[in-house]
Amino acid sequence: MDEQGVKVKNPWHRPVVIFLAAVIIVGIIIMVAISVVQNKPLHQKYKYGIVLDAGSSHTSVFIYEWPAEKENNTGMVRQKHTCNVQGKGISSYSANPQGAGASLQECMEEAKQKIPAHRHPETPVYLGATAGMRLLRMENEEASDKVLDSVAHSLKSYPFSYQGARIISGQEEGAFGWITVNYLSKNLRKPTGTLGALDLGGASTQITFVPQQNIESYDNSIDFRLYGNDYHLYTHSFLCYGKDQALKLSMGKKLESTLKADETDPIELRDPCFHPGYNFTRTVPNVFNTPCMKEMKLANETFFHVGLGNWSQCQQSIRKVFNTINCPYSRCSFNGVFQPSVYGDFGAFSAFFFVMDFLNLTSDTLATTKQKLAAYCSTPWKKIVENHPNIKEKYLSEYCFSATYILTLLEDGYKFTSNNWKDIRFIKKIGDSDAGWTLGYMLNLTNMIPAEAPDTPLMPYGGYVTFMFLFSLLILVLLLLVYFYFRRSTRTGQKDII
Ligand SMILES: Nc1ncnc2c1ncn2[C@@H]1O[C@H](COP(=O)(O)OP(=O)(O)O)[C@@H](O)[C@H]1O
Ligand SMILES: [Ca+2]
Repeated sequence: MDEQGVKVKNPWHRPVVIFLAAVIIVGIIIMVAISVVQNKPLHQKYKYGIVLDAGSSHTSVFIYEWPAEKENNTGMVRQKHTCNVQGKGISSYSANPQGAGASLQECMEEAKQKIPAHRHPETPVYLGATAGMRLLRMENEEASDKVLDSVAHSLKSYPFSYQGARIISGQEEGAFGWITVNYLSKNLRKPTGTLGALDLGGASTQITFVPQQNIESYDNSIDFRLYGNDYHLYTHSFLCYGKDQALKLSMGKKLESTLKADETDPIELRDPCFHPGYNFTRTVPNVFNTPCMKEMKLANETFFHVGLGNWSQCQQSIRKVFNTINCPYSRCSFNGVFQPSVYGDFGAFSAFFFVMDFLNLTSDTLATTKQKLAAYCSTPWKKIVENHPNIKEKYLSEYCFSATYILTLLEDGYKFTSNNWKDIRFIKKIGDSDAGWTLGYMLNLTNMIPAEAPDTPLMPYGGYVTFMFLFSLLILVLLLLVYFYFRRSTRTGQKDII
């Protein structure tokens, strides 16, 4: 056959094919480029941070983790692990400061196991102490310094990057709790409203929210710029109004009036906030051993604490610990503290949650909550113990008082009403992470919440998926077109040969 005479048509020489091929190549390049920008880095590296919450009643160790490349995006940090330190809070070690540092050992060893060893040297560790240590510092500054030295010494002995152990202020505690709940519920980069934060501890309680009214007192105002938005927050921390200190305040007042009325021995404190049939012997100094009250000199060292189980009388007695007479501002919560009207939704956590969750009171109206609580408080102590054999007796005996205190604080103190009661959400966690001040504290100290909004991905994830799908479909259609075109040209070529 004379090959010279045969003219085989090469389909690659046709302009249509060249055009289609070019479109396909450009398409593939665009797709690869977009997916690289969108998904970088392809292999996530995690970073870690440790915060110790040295509360008045106990210490918890929180380990956080986040993808290294996305640390400035909201909601990327999650709680990887928590460990509860055995025993009481660090402020209880005032007579034996060494014990405070030693108490952290088990949980810190656990942290070493949970965090990959090659990350240890760059993992920051912070300890923040709250109201228990604020009270100890008021009482005995030398003792509180020794306790802090002891925990600092202990934390420095681990392979992490020690960043400090200090007593945080009430404002910090309130503000970082607010940052935590809003970071976790991803409110910070949306134009929608923020979530107020209500934190009830053993020794202090905090309220923090974005008010609608002007803040009249400088001490209660905090300004933030986060992700390009300005926030003007109201915050207040009431020292001595955590539920354990409030119980002491309330019992102290009752003891005083009992003694005024009757100086007989033995003293019997008839307490409407404890269940009928409850009868424990307590010591007087155990009630007054706090800088929250003036010490009371008593000949009788012990008294009988006798339960009456009467909710409304209990509320009457709790109201006496709130001073609502003096207010130097246009409006106050109590004790002469300025507070604008509560506004928006609130997350109520820590003991607000523990108590209301135990009593199944997290989703009722205010009226039903009161009814149920009245029935609970009047239940005989014997029955309560029978129904809850596995709950610590100290907690169990105090739920009636604690819940009545919570209702009184929220209604008479902060001025929540039956209308906005539903705006309070009793929460423990948001997603995987506990609501509390620790996450906000770490985000702030590691500069993980920038003042200005960081770069956003090229397009939202949904848009990205749709785009990639349609583009792939287009390329498939083009490929098919090229294929059929080739087949036709080859056939015509073959005909030409024949
Ligand atoms: N399961 C529970 N039931 C009732 N109360 C609880 C429970 N767990 C913790 N608490 C209480 O929650 C409070 C936590 O306060 P804490 O953070 O230690 O103090 P503060 O924040 O004032 O320094 C304490 O009063 C503690 O007794
Ligand atoms: Ca706390």
